[in-house]
Amino acid sequence: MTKHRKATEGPQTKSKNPLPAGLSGLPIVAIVGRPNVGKSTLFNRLARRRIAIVHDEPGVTRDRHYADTSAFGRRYSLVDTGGFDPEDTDPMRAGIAHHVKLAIEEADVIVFLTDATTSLTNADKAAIKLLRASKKPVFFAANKADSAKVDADAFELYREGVETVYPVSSLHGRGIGDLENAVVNAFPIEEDTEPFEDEGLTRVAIVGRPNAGKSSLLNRIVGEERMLVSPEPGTTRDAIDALVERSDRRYVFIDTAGIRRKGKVAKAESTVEAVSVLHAIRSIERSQVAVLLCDSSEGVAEQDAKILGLAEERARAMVIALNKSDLVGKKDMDGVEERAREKLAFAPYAPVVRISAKNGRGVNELFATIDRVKEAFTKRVSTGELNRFFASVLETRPPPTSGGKAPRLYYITQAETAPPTFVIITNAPDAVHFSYRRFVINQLRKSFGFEGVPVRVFYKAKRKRAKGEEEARE
Ligand SMILES: Nc1nc2c(ncn2[C@@H]2O[C@H](COP(=O)(O)OP(=O)(O)OP(=O)(O)O)[C@@H](O)[C@H]2O)c(=O)[nH]1
Ligand SMILES: Nc1nc2c(ncn2[C@@H]2O[C@H](COP(=O)(O)OP(=O)(O)OP(=O)(O)O)[C@@H](O)[C@H]2O)c(=O)[nH]1
Repeated sequence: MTKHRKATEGPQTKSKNPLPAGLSGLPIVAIVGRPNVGKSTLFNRLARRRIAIVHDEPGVTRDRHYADTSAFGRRYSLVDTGGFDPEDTDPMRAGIAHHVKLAIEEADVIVFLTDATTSLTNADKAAIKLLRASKKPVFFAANKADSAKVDADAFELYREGVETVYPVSSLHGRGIGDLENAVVNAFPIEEDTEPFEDEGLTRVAIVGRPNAGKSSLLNRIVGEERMLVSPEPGTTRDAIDALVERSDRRYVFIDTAGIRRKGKVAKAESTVEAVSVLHAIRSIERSQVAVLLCDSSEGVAEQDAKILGLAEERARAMVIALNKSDLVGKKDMDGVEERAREKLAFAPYAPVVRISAKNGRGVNELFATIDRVKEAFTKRVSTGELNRFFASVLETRPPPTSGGKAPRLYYITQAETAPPTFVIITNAPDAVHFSYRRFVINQLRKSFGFEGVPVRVFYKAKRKRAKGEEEARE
């Protein structure tokens, strides 16, 4: 077990606000299938939630869904690649083959879903052929097998050469455990390696919407000849990372292949978006610093917020880079930045840098900013310093009473770095009001900085003394 993975096992696991998984990448599981076979229902079942709209009309899953979930103690990122758009008349894009290829390229494990209550279509058969030829682990699940009676129909898949069929009922949960078990057992073996052993190394993910300028920026930063590419050990993915040395510092730009791999898939709007989010998920997972690259000439949009949100959820250090500043006048850039701040208001602490991948302006500042947020990400505040700070916070604003009693806050420690995680010991964790929690985080930022970094504070009850134990001094 690595140091970072332990972050999920500490006192904070009991919190309603659990830490993300370890900083090494979560395996990605993609669900693929024709419209209406029940992909959303399966997604919700595996993600253990019920928020996606489930509908009888084919093609309802317009938006893609992403969720981190787990089964049998293994965590993974689940992706519903969505049905293909039946209204799309371009046979290349409308074909299921296209989505299947996408999943084969981007996911670690694929679940191909069919509807056991209807015969296999030609599209199903074409997809099965493709999937069987791929090297990725694929599980064939026949959905809507609500009872054993339907299983016989599910076995139609065997005629297509499928080795194992999982009859499942996403609606009722039948057969889901077997499927989950097979899926998590197909994950690459977790290597007991420390991804950030090299303290001097900064792992950076450049993420953003299609056309934001990610490959232009990489080419500027990396430069073909100085690029040392190495497949990351311990991943089965074809992730190619680029090692960059700059003013005595070393950076790894993560999964540059994912950015450079262009034109391989036909560019249906929805698919391009899916690729960008998939790429973002998998590279953020392996990063310390996520750089959200935005197109200033287009303005910051909902999709940018979604991508930055992925980094925020995973508690990575963040930088917002407004690219193509050369296309926008200085005065207009002020407006672009202002609107970016509004759209990305959930991360007001993330620094904004204006750059141009085309002419190189701002790239030095981008590096300086990456250095600063990385430092904040891994910063450790001494317990002495923390508690002097804490005493003054308590003095200026003690926690408000809740139900007639004020919770007592005893002391604070920094439990983890990367991301900075603090634990406050109290007699009544539940009595600490939300607004007070936010106040404490803001005060921590005020005193110690943490630019670009989500700060986590957990409230933990004082441990009850066992019989005969000396009263612990606090
Ligand atoms: N009987 C039965 N019905 C199911 C099951 N799973 C899904 N359904 C139904 O099948 C229909 C389609 O389910 P969805 O989950 O929306 O299908 P989808 O594949 O996401 O569809 P698109 O959004 O069109 O891509 C809904 O009416 C579901 O209630 C199941 O296990 N058994
Ligand atoms: N004027 C200007 N154009 C830029 C800049 N950065 C990128 N571009 C252009 O924007 C377009 C998209 O750039 P890419 O680097 O291919 O963008 P990307 O984010 O890698 O795109 P995807 O591969 O689709 O995700 C290209 O035509 C670039 O030449 C910039 O700073 N200024």
